[in-house]
Amino acid sequence: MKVNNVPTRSIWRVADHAAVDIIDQTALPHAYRVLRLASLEDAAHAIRSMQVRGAPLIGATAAYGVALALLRDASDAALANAVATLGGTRPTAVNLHWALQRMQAHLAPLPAIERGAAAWREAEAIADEDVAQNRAIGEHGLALLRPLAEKRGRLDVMTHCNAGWLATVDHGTALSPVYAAFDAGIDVRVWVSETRPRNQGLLTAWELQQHGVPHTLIADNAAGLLLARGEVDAVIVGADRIAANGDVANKVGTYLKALAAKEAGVPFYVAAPRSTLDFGCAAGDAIPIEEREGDELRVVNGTGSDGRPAAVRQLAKDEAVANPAFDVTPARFVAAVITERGSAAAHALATLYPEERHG
Ligand SMILES: CSC[C@@H](O)[C@@H](O)C(=O)COP(=O)(O)O
Repeated sequence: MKVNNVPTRSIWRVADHAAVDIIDQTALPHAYRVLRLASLEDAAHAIRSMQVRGAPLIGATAAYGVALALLRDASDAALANAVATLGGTRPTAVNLHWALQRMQAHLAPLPAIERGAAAWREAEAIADEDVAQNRAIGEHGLALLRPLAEKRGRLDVMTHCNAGWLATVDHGTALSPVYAAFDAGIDVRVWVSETRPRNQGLLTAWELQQHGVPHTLIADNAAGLLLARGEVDAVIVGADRIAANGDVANKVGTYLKALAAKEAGVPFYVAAPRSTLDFGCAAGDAIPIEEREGDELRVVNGTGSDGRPAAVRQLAKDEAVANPAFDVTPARFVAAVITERGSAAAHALATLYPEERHG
């Protein structure tokens, strides 16, 4: 997608350098900053600190992290260390483990001398496939959205968190059908949920604004009212992991939107590529839920009146805080999962992937 009209991905290899560049998502939307990752440690830090975030982008960054590690040392031990280090950065998005397993399976059988170049190629392939898959998700999602738009002459979509191009290598998952609808000339508007405490909704607002898509930011707590009033035609969210039974782990607050959508009779769609599907995980209660630092809730970040980054403490350090970063929406609340292969009921996702062996 574009930043200030320049085509841009969220991560890219730097020409003639053993490095990748990323957009620092901790600085957005206040500042657009590009950071260089030149080592395994840089990549692990970027994922852990959420300079990169969003399940597919976490996976792609981990793949590049393996490539950066092998440039220094391509031994079996270095490969195992890279996979273990990156695998321990964040627990919920299964794309991380999917990408690491793919890198390891591809690289381990090769002689060490060939691993460096092969790792770059495989990381690039993972990134390029993510772009193509997300574009396909956009087309399949558009097929679901178009009839809703035709019924009302416009389309009001609600989303949660950021599942746009910033959360992937490009195009996004949940926002890919929105971009496809906008580009097809549909009068689409987006309710953007703030997504406390990390406010990923601000990233969604930023990228929608860059593409010219009309949108309105809401406090998370306003979603139920808007759904009940009939001001939403469809809810579309991304996912961090979808279990074999179709239960969906996504940013905390997703479950409440699914409940409210069900009550209001509004379709609740989940958009996700193959790398987010965990056929080895039987049901949502087995998905690890990340518990993050309490200060994410106690301290609010933004800019001061001088436009410079500013942090405001709203609760003392010793006040008890619980900060689960994800929740699980049961499959029965999901109208359909939109993948690169088309849409299916959440509980029937395996039918789209017959080549996989399912337990
Ligand atoms: C296409 S991204 C889908 C999900 O990864 C997204 O909705 C989400 O929950 C991101 O969480 P984050 O904690 O910002 O990495």
